[in-house]
Amino acid sequence: MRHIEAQRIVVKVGTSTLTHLNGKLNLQAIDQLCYSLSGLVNEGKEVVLVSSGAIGVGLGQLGMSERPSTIPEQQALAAVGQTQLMTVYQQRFSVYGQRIGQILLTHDVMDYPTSRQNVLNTFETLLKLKIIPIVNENDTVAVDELDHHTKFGDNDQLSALVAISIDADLLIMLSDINGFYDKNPRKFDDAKLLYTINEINDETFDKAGGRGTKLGTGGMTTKLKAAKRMLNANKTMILANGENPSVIFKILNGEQLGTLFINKE
Ligand SMILES: Nc1ncnc2c1ncn2[C@@H]1O[C@H](COP(=O)(O)OP(=O)(O)O)[C@@H](O)[C@H]1O
Ligand SMILES: N[C@@H](CCC(=O)OP(=O)(O)O)C(=O)O
Repeated sequence: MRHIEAQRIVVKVGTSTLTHLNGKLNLQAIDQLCYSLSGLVNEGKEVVLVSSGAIGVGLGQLGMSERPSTIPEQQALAAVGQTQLMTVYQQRFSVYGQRIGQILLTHDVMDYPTSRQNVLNTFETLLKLKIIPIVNENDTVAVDELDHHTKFGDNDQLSALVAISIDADLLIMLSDINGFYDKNPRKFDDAKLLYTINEINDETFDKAGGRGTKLGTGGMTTKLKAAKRMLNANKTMILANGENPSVIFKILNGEQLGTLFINKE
């Protein structure tokens, strides 16, 4: 058993958890996620959800099977998908009597002290009101140009940044895989799950491969970058399979699931 004491928790879900391979919403996973997070709030915990899926859901909405190559097309898809995603969250959370609020972020907002403080004030106020903030990158405005970097690039690192900024006790990252393996398990049958990681160095990054599905973005590399940020801030992260998001209860009950990233005492 692992002892995990966490009052303020950030949960990150990837596109691969929220959508089926055919582009349709994975309603079972979304429902279980909403049920689990509402349950945690009822237990008195403070919960923030970082949810990907805008582009993936937009693709499904418009009946497209491939992510388009141009930025404006991707941004248009995100605009469509984000509203659909929030509509579904609103519906499912309301079944459990849980209120939600949307926070869309860009890098510059978190870099600039005044806007950063405004965002943090919003988080604190929502959490005090027992509302779950649902965070995504503001994909329709985020760009990555020579002199204008507003993009986080991936929600794995965004979730770590949020967890650190609001001083969360734990980041639970839900993906389409049981945790971090010593090599990419989609390629190697003998890959072994690593239960605990205390340090992330070049050797650790060498074990990480790319994304699993065509809708995921960063693969294991961005999850390790997120974990490294967390360890540098002396914070804890767990990477686990989000196939059944109620796994969150098991994790918090101390069951040894997924990979725990934690600094040595
Ligand atoms: N060492 C590794 N351990 C686990 N998964 C790995 C590893 N290397 C590469 N991967 C891939 O990373 C994928 C998860 O990342 P990604 O597809 O971006 O998911 P998400 O949508 O949840 O962010 C896994 O499905 C797997 O194919
Ligand atoms: N902001 C993007 C998410 C990008 C992203 O990091 O996706 P994922 O690898 O599925 O967590 C979207 O909502 O589509």
